[in-house]
Amino acid sequence: MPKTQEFVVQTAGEIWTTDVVLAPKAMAEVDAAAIASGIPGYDLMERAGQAVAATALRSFPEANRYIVLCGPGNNGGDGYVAARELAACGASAELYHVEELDRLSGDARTAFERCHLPANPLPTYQMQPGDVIIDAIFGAGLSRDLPPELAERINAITAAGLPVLAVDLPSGIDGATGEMRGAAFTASKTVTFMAQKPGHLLLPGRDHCGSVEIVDIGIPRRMVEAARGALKRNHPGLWQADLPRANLADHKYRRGHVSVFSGPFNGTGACRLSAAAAARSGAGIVAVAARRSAVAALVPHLTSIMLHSVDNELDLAHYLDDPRHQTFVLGPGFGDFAQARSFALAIGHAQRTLVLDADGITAFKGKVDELRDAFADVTPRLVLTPHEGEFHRLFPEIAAENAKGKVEKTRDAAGLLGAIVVYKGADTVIAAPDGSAAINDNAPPWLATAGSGDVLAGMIAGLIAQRVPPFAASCAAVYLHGEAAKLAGSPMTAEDLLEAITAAMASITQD
Ligand SMILES: NC(=O)C1=CN([C@@H]2O[C@H](COP(=O)(O)OP(=O)(O)OC[C@H]3O[C@@H](n4cnc5c(N)ncnc54)[C@H](O)[C@@H]3O)[C@@H](O)[C@H]2O)[C@@H](O)CC1
Ligand SMILES: [K+]
Repeated sequence: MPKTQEFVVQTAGEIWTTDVVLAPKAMAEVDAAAIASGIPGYDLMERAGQAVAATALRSFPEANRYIVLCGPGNNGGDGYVAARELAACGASAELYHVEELDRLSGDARTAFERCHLPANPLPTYQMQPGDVIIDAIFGAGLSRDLPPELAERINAITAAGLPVLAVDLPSGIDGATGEMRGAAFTASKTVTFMAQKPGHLLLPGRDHCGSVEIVDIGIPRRMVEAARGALKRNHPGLWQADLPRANLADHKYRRGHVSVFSGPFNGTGACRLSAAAAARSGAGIVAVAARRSAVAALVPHLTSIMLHSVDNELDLAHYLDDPRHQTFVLGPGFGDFAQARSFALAIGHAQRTLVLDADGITAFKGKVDELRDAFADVTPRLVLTPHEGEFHRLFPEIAAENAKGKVEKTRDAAGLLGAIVVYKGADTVIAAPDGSAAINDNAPPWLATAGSGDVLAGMIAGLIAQRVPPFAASCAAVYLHGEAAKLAGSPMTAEDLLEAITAAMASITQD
């Protein structure tokens, strides 16, 4: 089950914004730029290793022995510094290396030479209760699957239940994608440097990190900021200023109009969840557009939400004649794929905005080009909210690119379609055609419940109707959806989630 992470920035007591996410390649470029500016690389390693030792002493004071496992690169170098510091503090620290020591070079060799503790080959390590593992085997430089004997060793330590403090990343987790390369430690805590990496936020990596501490090791922050790029951790600072403010002069049409298409007579629940979510997100008017056969099923269940009969393409054309009808949700429980396609394309050709979910996504299997052409525009007017199965169905080639992680895949899909893509999951990624992307990490496990996707689609539309730009609206809705689930608690139904939207929004907009 995904654990909730806590992020702590340690920097001489100063709190730094924590939304910078750098892929390992970008981080290596920042390291190189810092070194080129005159900061010795070894000084960075010293501060990294010292921070690891300090966290080990603070977080695992009960340890009988700190067992420091060192790899052949700079991650191992951090481990040698940490072991030396722990020993200098009077703690019991033992060193084990995974590769021949003569492979060590550069700063890592210097760190090894300055650490006068004996280093033994990893296979000689005998586990004992009271051991705390400091994992400095691989960090950002992991480039392939772990060798089988190392994978076995990691699995044995995991099975023994010894606590693990990971340096930079748990060894075996790919920092760029969050994927596991053969095996990986499951850490109670991870100490990383200057910025989070995608692997701390994306699954399964996130579940292997425990709580993450981000340590300032003396690289000028302006260099980190300059490398920040278009990938962020999703948090209110990204979109809070875009959220609508309550305005006494507002009337209902100024707060926007959302139309949600209903499914057939026996499938109206999903559209009602979306419609209610749009209303709770602040849309001024919300309507359900239903086929004639479903109207009777909807009448007893709608109060403040309006009901229109839209049976076919001609009805929809009339409906689109009203310029107030600007924002649409299509897909939840919709059923009829052919009609889903023709309705979605008509909305696109009429220059309206659409949140396409569930059946609406599946309906375009093999027909992505039609969707892209209908919504082609300078600013995106289409938001797609696929879960993993729907993503594979619509973008089979992108999904099959195993070397790419969820962020790249979502970005590729957004670029291909010219749309905002919200690739759902416990690690939802939101991406825009211009490359902007955010990784969301606040969803509690119980959010994976029936109807929760319908609620999200409605929330996105509700915010877009209030003129929140689609990328910001999608990031905000995904985050608020997670916050609402946390407020609703577990067990939770989609109705409970709806109820909690108001409080979730209030917690963000009150200041
Ligand atoms: N100046 C810097 O660049 C700094 C780097 N730091 C540390 O350095 C780390 C990155 O160092 P490196 O780039 O040397 O990378 P790593 O130390 O993560 O690993 C690279 C080494 O592991 C080998 N390797 C990769 N995957 C393997 C696999 N599956 N099986 C066996 N061997 C494998 C590579 O051939 C290479 O020798 C960071 O994670 C961080 O801990 C910190 O010391 C701060 C400063
Ligand atoms: K590590």
